[in-house]
Amino acid sequence: MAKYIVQGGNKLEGEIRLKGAKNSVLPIIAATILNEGESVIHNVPNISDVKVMIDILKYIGCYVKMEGDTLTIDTKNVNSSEIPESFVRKMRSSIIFLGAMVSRFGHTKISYPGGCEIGPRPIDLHLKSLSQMGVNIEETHGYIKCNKQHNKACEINLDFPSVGATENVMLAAVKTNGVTKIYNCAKEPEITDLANFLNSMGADIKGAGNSCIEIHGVNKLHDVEHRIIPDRIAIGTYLVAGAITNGRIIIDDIIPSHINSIVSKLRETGCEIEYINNKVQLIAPKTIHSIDVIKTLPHPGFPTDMQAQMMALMTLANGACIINENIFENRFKHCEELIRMGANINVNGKLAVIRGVDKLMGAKVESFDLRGGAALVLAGLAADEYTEIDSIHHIDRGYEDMEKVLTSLGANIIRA
Ligand SMILES: CC(=O)N[C@H]1[C@@H](OP(=O)(O)OP(=O)(O)OC[C@H]2O[C@@H](n3ccc(=O)[nH]c3=O)[C@H](O)[C@@H]2O)O[C@H](CO)[C@@H](O)[C@@H]1O
Ligand SMILES: C=C(OP(=O)(O)O)C(=O)O
Repeated sequence: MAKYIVQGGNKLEGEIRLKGAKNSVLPIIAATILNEGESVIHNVPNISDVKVMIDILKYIGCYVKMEGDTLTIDTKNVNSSEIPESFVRKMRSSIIFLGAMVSRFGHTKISYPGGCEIGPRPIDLHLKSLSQMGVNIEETHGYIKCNKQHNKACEINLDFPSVGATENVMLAAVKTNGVTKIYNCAKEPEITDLANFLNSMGADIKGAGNSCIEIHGVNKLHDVEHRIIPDRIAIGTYLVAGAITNGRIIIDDIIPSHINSIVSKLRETGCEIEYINNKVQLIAPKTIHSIDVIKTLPHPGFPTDMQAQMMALMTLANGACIINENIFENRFKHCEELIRMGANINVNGKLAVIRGVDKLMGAKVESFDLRGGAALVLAGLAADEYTEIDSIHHIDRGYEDMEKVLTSLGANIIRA
């Protein structure tokens, strides 16, 4: 299995530009099956999760072409509404096809997704909402079978503002007669991007980005062209790379309101951060100040997808930090690996206490999940000598050519 070898100690300096957001492009790719026509999507990251989505589209009969960062998908000839286990195992978020398939065909059969590296990830809210929308759901032999019984709108109150459940309801409701309302929906920027994509396709969705979304049913959709929003989590990850190496970096193509919660925490560490047009510049302090508390919350709170990377930074801060992980039950697997590198971390349930140390030591560590893996690379950039990070296929799920981006900033990192 592929690994990264990082020689720590280089200050990262320079300017980078990253591709679009993984968490936008994945539901948008699923949404392309709604219009029975062509979708052209720009700013698509070349990551393994996108490749799995493309494989699923091809499996169900779509024409797909990727040229540079532009993905063209024609869904006219889709001939299957079934997604087998092999795909869902590779990528849990393929569950987003539930809403898309129900919208296109009124029925689907998708393998049940298990938990994943960050803990159990139930889909009860997805299924409860679809069932309130008139979809009959049968769970048999590890598969979920959905059959739409009627085409009438309804009001959904989510018990938790789940990103995936909000997306599935939006997709399923696009062609439903009347106005479907989702209360307590997710407000993440990727929800707004999906709504914008669907609206450009002819849907009528209002309120995305707020806690109530209204989907006014339409009869007809058409071809669409769309650019994916910048990846706020990849941007945050590379900002931390600048901070942890006492560096100075500029990232082009950012949307300030999407990264405010990350930037405000990085400012607490003493980093000077400025927005210049659509770029962000970070100048790291000599000593990283510790942050008292980092609480992960739904947007606009601090994102769980940046928790591990901030923890890596806190291992070298000048004091103690409490991280409170409120979104996922088991998103602390990176702690043990950071401890192997000399970090001082105590985990108790949803809380991790990180006491800053003077230095980290290069070690052999394993990436167990996407962001945990990124955190280990960040720690390796600042550690003494060599860090070997195993199982980097997790990192490849969400970061395009991480080693090339870091090398362009002066890091010493190779893929082996
Ligand atoms: C592809 C994608 O966009 N992934 C993101 C999405 O995942 P995802 O859409 O899976 O995350 P959710 O917002 O649904 O999950 C948030 C919390 O709700 C719980 N829950 C969710 C659904 C459900 O039916 N029942 C239930 O209990 C989950 O277990 C978790 O504890 O949002 C997460 C939270 O911002 C991010 O970390 C992921 O990167
Ligand atoms: C948890 C993540 O993604 P996914 O929902 O695709 O597993 C992530 O992007 O950090």
